[in-house]
Amino acid sequence: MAGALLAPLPSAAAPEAFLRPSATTPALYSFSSSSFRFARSRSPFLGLRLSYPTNHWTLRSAGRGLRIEAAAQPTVLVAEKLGEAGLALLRKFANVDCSYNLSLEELCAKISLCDALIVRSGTKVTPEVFEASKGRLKVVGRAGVGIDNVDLQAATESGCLVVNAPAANTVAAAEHGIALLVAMARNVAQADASMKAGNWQRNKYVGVSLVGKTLAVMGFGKVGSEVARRAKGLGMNVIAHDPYAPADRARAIGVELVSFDEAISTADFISLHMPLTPTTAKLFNDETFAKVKKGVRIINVARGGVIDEDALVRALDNGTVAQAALDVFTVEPAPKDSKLVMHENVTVTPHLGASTVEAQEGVAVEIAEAVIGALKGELAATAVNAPMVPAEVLSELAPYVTLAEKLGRLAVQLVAGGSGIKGVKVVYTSARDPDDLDTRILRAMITKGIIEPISSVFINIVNADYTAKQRGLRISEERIYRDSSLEAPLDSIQIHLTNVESKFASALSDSGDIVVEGRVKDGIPRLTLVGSFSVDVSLEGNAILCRNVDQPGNIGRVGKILGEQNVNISFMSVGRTAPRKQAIMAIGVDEEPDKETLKKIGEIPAIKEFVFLKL
Ligand SMILES: NC(=O)C1=CN([C@@H]2O[C@H](COP(=O)(O)OP(=O)(O)OC[C@H]3O[C@@H](n4cnc5c(N)ncnc54)[C@H](O)[C@@H]3O)[C@@H](O)[C@H]2O)C=CC1
Ligand SMILES: O=C(O)C(=O)COP(=O)(O)O
Repeated sequence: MAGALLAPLPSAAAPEAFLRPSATTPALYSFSSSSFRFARSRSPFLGLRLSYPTNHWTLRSAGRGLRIEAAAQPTVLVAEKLGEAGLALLRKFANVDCSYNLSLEELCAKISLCDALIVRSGTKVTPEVFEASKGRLKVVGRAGVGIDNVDLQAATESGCLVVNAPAANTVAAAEHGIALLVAMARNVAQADASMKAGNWQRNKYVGVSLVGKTLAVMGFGKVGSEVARRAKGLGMNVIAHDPYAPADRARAIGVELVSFDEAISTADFISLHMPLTPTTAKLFNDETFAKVKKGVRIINVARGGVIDEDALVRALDNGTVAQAALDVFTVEPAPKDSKLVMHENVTVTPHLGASTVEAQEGVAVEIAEAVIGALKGELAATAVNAPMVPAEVLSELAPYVTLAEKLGRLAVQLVAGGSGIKGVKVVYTSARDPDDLDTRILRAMITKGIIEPISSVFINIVNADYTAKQRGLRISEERIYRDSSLEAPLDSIQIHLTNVESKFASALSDSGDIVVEGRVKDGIPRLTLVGSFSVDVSLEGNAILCRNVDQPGNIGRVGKILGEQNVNISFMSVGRTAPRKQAIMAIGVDEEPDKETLKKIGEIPAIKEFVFLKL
């Protein structure tokens, strides 16, 4: 995270006033400034283009000048209470701003100075927040499971990764569900309040037994299955409804998966454990309550919005639902005059499901690691709005990721001005089984390569597919099996831009598509085909592609023109159809030749067309 650049000594009146010799190295000075911005290099996956205000500069003497080394650190805003272990990890890597209970306005005011935001369920991360971040916010970390408080669409549109901590609070939530189940059945909270009010009401608080009763677990995921396991230990008969849960996982803990209607009509207790989504919103409504077994008891540690709260009050009032135990509410904090909260047959807790010491330390570490990884440009395993790709697959694909982006960038530079790109066909040649080759990242990087040079949109793995769709860019993928080494994931990547005109006609295939192909050789991405011409060019720096008549002297003429302008040639490759016929010459150059130099190259009689490309 440290960068360096050569700069003159700042022209402040008295540099000594803010330059202090380091205690250890006399030639080392440091000073602070909040105005200096340091641009970090870009990561291939998240395409981070972060600009950090740095707090710490170090000036080192470097020859006759001074070298400013900026220890650039990202800034992480922690907007809700987070366990110390997670904060400690974050502080090692970033400037950490813990500011709790921010209003939306305060959050929006801060966010443009932050690279990451960490929240729990109490902060609404709305489209306004992403807009206010002006593209700087790269990661939102949800220190918990439910991400219904984060606007995923807005995050994706702005290329902001959302990660959560899906595992560390499972047991805490399940234990809280069981705590509510038991407390409700035996009126623990009501009896406690009554006694504290000076009463001794043994007859009023007669409860119901759990043993032999049927519990319907709605949502058989991580929390739901842990609740089921524990309820079985209490001697309950457990059934579950979850349209997406595998039956064998349920069978393994002795739970039968049933339909929604069967679950709600046979259960004595219903425990909710599904996420809040457009499909589950108000899933428990008047119609649902009309189908339940009279006197059912309901526990909700999932999300308040899954229940139509007014309908639940009605069902409690008419005895359809005997009792409810709720940890979560449609609006949180729940309004003080909420009929549901005040109902005598309702037991409530203020969203405490994940609030154990252990769970909070666990989610804090889980989210800190995910956010740090994401800020480093790694793809997080807990990404909510981007492909989750295992680390070993990522490392294997790394050179192909670079190849994919560079090929996209190159292909788009071959398009004639004014000719819009609509269709892109990507052909992967590989010896691997299609199931063994995840191309989502490659597709995203090709999209990045194609769109970024021709727009102001900043594209990364998060928003690539969305942006392509928005721009009407259709990307189709094809795999060709090639009997080659299984060691490399891919043999080649070919990009076809269909139905476009090219400013370099030789890049067009027989079918009229711009075609470029690349391969990775010794870990280095190389361009291996342009149109129907084979070349072999390292995809680095800049290149001039020329189509010329294959005859002696061309290389020398081009070399001379470039040499006269002090443009250094890094490589040269020639591909031809047949001796003395058409040839493609690819010349790598370290510097960008000026227009006059390029014009002179174009005037060489044997050169029929040429194009300058930034690789
Ligand atoms: N009260 C609290 O403090 C806590 C609440 N939670 C909430 O609990 C819920 C579950 O969390 P996890 O088990 O970790 O998530 P999970 O993703 O492991 O499980 C959710 C399950 O719900 C199922 N599901 C989705 N739509 C459904 C539908 N229409 N009907 C039935 N099942 C459906 C899914 O297939 C999945 O198996 C989440 O909403 C989460 O936010 C989680 C932790 C703490
Ligand atoms: O993880 C979840 O989904 C929770 O509901 C926990 O919420 P919290 O982090 O305690 O605000």
